[in-house]
Amino acid sequence: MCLQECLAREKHPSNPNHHSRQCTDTVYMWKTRDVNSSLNGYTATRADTFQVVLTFRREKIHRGAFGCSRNIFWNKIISKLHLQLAKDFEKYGKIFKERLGPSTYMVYVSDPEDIATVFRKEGRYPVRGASLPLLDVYYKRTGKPLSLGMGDGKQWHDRRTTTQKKMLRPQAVQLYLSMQSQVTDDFMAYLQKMAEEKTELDIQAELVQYVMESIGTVCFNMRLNVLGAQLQHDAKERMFIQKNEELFALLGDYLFSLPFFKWFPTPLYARFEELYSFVLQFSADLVEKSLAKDAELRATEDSPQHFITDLVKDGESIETASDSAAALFIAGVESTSNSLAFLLYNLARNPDKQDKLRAEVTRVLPRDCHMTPEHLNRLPYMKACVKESMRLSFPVVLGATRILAEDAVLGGFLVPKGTCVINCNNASCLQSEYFPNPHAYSPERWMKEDNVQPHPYLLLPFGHGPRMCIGKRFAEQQMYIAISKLVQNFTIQHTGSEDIGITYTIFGKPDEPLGLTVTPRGD
Ligand code: HEM
Repeated sequence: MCLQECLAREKHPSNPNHHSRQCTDTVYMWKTRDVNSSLNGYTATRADTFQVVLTFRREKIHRGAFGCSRNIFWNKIISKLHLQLAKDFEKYGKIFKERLGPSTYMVYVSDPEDIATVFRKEGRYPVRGASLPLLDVYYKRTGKPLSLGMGDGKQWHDRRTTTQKKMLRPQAVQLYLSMQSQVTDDFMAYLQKMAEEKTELDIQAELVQYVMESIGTVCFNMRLNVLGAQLQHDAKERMFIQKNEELFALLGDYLFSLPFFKWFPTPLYARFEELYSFVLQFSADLVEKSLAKDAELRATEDSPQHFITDLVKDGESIETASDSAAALFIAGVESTSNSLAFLLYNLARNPDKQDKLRAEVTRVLPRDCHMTPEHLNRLPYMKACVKESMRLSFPVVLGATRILAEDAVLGGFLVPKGTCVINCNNASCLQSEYFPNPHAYSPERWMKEDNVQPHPYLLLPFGHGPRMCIGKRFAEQQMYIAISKLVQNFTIQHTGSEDIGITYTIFGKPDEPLGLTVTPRGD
């Protein structure tokens, strides 16, 4: 029985059909310890039920017109949703439910044991539940085949299977290490040159171009030549960066909004379609160039490594493989560049940690040497620095969401299958119960020598399980190389305002310019 039906009965206990079986169903929403006592006669009071936790603000909004007026304000709420969630957890405890529509609820959890349970109950083909409605409508309207990471069930699974072999297996990702290292070395040389010329740089903007170059090199096996380029206003590359950023902002804004655009093409939808068509076309042009270059290379080389043609060799059609490369490029740039920016910021604000990291890198990685898998294996503090930055500046607005494939006991409540549960790692990551002094940047928390290791389900910036982020290893590898080389060659300093917050679209980004400088090291 679905949650909506349970709730309908809960609302109408006088319903003549409301006999013991229905009671059993109804108590789904009751604390499990109350189940037996409430079975015979539905005795528990409402106060005993699954915490009723709508704040006045929420109550008012949720119970507004059609019971879902909160959706109208979603785009106002999302940017600081993490702060609201933190308050909610403080007020209601580690689990609460929230009305999404007239009879639809979402459940929010922050206890790592509950988060682990949700992943155990996600089923073979996990469904996120919080889809991206603008994208859904786009694909429905255009009739195009769904892109990588979209759709559900076997269709999603089949689409993802081949691609993830090239992306999630550590050995597969290591093949791209030398490409990413080369781009990183070029970035270092560029920063050095700019410093010598005393040119002031907007480090955040440079990071976006660097990540774009690096992910582009992996996806298309060719240089995009955006690294350090002075991009004119009307340069396509610059437009890609701007439009891609706006695209993700719109996707976030309309995650749970009232989807008027489903019924008629609103101006918002028109804007979305314009942005998405642009970034798709930009990526498709790169695919075309990449394939032409690959054909040339194949005439002279035995089997050059090439992301798209390698996927084709593994059984994907050329259209699907090309779409995968484009989708990864689009998803990868915005997400990784923001996480990297926060990592630099956190290290700049904590010079002692930066020095400690530098000492480790200096011990392991000779100055003019490309990063290898062996180097990466010997840099535990560097990995801890990355983790800790993602804890402090959680990179996505909602942790992984899942529709329960089975009933699950969460926080002592029996929550029925079919319920959308939001794993709020962004809240659990900042709770003092799990992380003493939670607002301090302390990579040592993640070091093995520290006796108490955090619960493994507390920090899941890339989600978890079969539906986890397909680009996780790429993104991590990207950040590992970048930060190692940066601290080895530069001192990163923070000159901006004291406490920079995070603002969310789909991804988190600094809510004001970070104010970072990098100064070459003489040693
Ligand atoms: C710091 C960088 C990144 C973060 C924090 C991040 C985070 C996430 C999260 C939380 C999910 C949902 C996972 C789940 O539901 O369990 C996801 C999905 C996804 N990510 Fe990432 N991501 C990052 C980088 C990348 C990169 C570099 C790529 C591509 C190269 C990428 C491609 C995707 C795709 C295609 C999906 C959908 C997967 C599916 O549903 O099958 N991401 N990402």
